[in-house]
Amino acid sequence: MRPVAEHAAAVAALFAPTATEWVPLGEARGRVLAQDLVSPHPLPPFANSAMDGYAVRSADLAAVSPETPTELPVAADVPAGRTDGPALEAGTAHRIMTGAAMPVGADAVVQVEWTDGGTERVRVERAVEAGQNVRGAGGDVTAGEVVLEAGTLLGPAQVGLAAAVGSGTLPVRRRPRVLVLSTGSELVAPGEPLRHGQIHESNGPMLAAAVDDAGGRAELLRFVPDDVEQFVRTLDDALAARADDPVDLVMTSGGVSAGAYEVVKDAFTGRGVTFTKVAMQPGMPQGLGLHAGPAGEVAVVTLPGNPVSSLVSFEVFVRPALRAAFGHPQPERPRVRARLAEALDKPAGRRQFRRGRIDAVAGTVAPVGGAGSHLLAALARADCLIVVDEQVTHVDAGETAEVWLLDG
Ligand SMILES: Nc1nc2c(c(=O)[nH]1)N[C@H]1C(S)=C(S)[C@@H](COP(=O)(O)OP(=O)(O)OC[C@H]3O[C@@H](n4cnc5c(N)ncnc54)[C@H](O)[C@@H]3O)O[C@H]1N2
Ligand code: MOO
Ligand SMILES: [Mg+2]
Repeated sequence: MRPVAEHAAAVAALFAPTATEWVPLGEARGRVLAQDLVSPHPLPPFANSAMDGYAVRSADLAAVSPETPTELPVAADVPAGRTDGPALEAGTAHRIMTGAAMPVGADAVVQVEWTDGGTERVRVERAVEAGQNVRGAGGDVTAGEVVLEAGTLLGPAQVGLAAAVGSGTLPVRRRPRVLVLSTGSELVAPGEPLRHGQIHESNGPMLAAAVDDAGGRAELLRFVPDDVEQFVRTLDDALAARADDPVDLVMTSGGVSAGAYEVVKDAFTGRGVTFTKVAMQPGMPQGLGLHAGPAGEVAVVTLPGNPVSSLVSFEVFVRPALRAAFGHPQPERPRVRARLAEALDKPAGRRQFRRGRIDAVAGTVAPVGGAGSHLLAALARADCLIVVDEQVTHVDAGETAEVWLLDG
């Protein structure tokens, strides 16, 4: 059987780094910046008041105290946004609001609480030092400074900073586009009634959600029965329809094992896709390669049909490769070690990915459900994968294991 790492490297090699596209700021969250972002101007762009109060010359108030207050004429009113504020004459004050530009000639702001709040004249009860309550131009960012480096993952703060330096659009790495196609004659769309022998199609919606969650762009095709001709036609029609915005990956589920109706295997064998057994559980039967579709060659990964097998295979092989393709700074799930809350047994020869729940405070992890690759409810309750190596057959409670955090 093929080692997990070897298959992971082969899946990663299917992806080319994605190109750059420009997106409006509102679509930038979760994307990776493609070029350094340089601020064309300083931040703050101009010296401004940090308080609602009165702009003054600190020297005019040197002798002021609560016992010896002074009164200054209020010569101007400077709300935030005023662009034509006059200069401050010695011995006067300007009423000023937070964020308003400091008048030329003023070097400090007396907050309104230290005054009587007057509009014609203002009584000031305390002295201020030069620079007090003034936010200097460029105190945050200087003109020409790189504020965000290429490769930065854009979260709320980064989007805010980009807006603050005046960027309405940003160059980001394109999200890999993934077509998801499930197979199985037993499948019925969720929402439709089941007959005995049928199940609802769950891999497609699950894998499409996993692609989007990883930062890719999923398109879920209508699942097909175990019919080679219908499978190939559905796939090629979908690829032809997307010829001008090519697909980065076709990801199928089901039809790759040892049975009599292995539609994916039958359709792709001898046509660029190779099928292997990987030394892992779940997720043993895997396939990958290049399909000569109507719009050119397209990368293909075929995941096993058992629901837990398909999502675990996605986690182990596709997710890190997909994220690396668009330059995500953290392609892999965070990995920690935790003490097992109960003992685990497994067969030798395959690396096991058991579903678990972690208690980060206690540093322990508890298996959720058994090893069966149909146990979707247990997967949905899990927040981590417990990784037990190929050669290990038993882990005692209290021993540590590698854990992949699925929420990270
Ligand atoms: N004789 C052998 N049988 C099996 C072997 C083997 O080595 N020899 N391997 C087992 C392992 S391990 C796995 S994993 C599965 C993989 O099978 P396939 O990829 O061919 O998947 P299917 O047979 O089509 O389906 C398996 C299972 O999953 C359900 N399924 C499939 N698609 C969906 C879907 N879209 N939504 C929900 N559930 C789905 C399907 O009904 C089956 O129960 O093969 C083992 N067998
Ligand atoms: O390897 Mo299969 O993926 O166990 O269920
Ligand atoms: Mg099937």
